[in-house]
Amino acid sequence: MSFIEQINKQRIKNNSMVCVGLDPFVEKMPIEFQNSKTGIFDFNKAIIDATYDVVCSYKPQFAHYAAIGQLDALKQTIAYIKKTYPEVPVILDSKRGDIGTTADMYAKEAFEQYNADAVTVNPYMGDDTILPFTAYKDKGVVILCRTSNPGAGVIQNIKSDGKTLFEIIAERASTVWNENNNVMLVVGATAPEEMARIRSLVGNMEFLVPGLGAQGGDVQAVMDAGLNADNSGLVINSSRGVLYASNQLSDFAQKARLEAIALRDQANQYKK
Ligand SMILES: O=C(O)c1cc(=O)[nH]c(=O)n1[C@@H]1O[C@H](COP(=O)(O)O)[C@@H](O)[C@H]1O
Repeated sequence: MSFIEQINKQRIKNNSMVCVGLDPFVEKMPIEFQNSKTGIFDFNKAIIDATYDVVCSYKPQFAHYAAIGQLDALKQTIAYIKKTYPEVPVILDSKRGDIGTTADMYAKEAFEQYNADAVTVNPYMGDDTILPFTAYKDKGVVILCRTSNPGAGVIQNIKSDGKTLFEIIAERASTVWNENNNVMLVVGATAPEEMARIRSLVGNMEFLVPGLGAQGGDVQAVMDAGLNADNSGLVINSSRGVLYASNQLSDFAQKARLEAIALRDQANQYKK
């Protein structure tokens, strides 16, 4: 089954567009995990066990593990999902992109070392840097199109010949880069106008939508702007908002589950 089929299947099965971002902020975890050598993996495992049936995917963020020397915990986390809940796809968020020969290595890293089902990719360097990822036909390639950060528009909304850069990326992603039907776009929740424009350009393509909660995005605005003709096409990410709802060992996993359910239900009520 391809990544896009897998995500669609899981979204339907759990009636959930929610993707939980597995981004360790050690200081926000219950103190018991902070003091343990296996704390990051144990924390992730508890979150996954508490949420796997109310989400459509997980998205671990690479830098959050690399920066604290915890890449083994990242590998272990993905392996745990693959073994225990193999139907739930994993998007490795490492935002890779480089010349073809190096991109080959980044694709291998994501898909063969970490065993991810999809990886986030930065398209700045052009076609030849994306092909090494899309060549893995059953894997997903999640391309930055209009990101959620405050500075995104300064670059991505630049116009050339009447088209913004994010429009050019959207069109190229939906045509040239999507020949294996394995491309998805990152469209931030903080940019609903751009999201509506991108939706009008790319048909039913899947969007990964980060930027809710702490970043200020609004679920209703995302649903209004981003749903496709099948009343679907969205994978809505929340990381901090789900993971750190409580820092108490007694209830952090249950509180995370409740946050994931709340986001699931909030999004679903705005389906058309
Ligand atoms: O590619 C991403 O996942 C991403 C793209 C983007 O435009 N904005 C964005 O926030 N992200 C990631 O999505 C997650 C958002 O985390 P929260 O703001 O805690 O929900 C982080 O892992 C970011 O690195």
